Amino acid sequence: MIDFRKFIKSMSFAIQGIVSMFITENNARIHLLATTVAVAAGFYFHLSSNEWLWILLAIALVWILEAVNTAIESLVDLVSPDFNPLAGKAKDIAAGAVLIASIFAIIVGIIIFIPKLSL
Ligand SMILES: Nc1ncnc2c1ncn2[C@@H]1O[C@H](COP(=O)(O)OP(=O)(O)OP(=O)(O)O)[C@@H](O)[C@H]1O
Repeated sequence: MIDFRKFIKSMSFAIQGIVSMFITENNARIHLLATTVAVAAGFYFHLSSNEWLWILLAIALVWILEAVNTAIESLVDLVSPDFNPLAGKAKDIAAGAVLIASIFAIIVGIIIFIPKLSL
């Protein structure tokens, strides 16, 4: 049987996780600023449906990987509070995933917005 109360409780924990990410992570706040600018520019330039899909894909990828990166950082700090090269490697690779998504988002933004600026 489906337990909707349990589902709503899980959603509320997930939202708490996202809120705590904004409070503790400077990078998440930078992503929020970039998202706000991209969405505002999207409305200003009246993007097509296809253009919106690319922008939303880029935003979602960055957010998803930032959330996973933040979770990995917390777990690493929990299991390895002392210096350990493996802990550093885990954090650096997780941060690398965010960087890859961010570069993808910047390229999408350039491809979509630069031609509109020069018109
Ligand atoms: N326990 C550890 N052992 C070895 N190296 C670590 C450890 N913790 C952090 N580091 C190294 O220091 C870097 C910065 O760690 P930190 O925990 O500040 O992560 P961050 O990515 O800068 O996170 P934040 O977004 O919280 O600033 C890591 O990317 C990693 O290279």
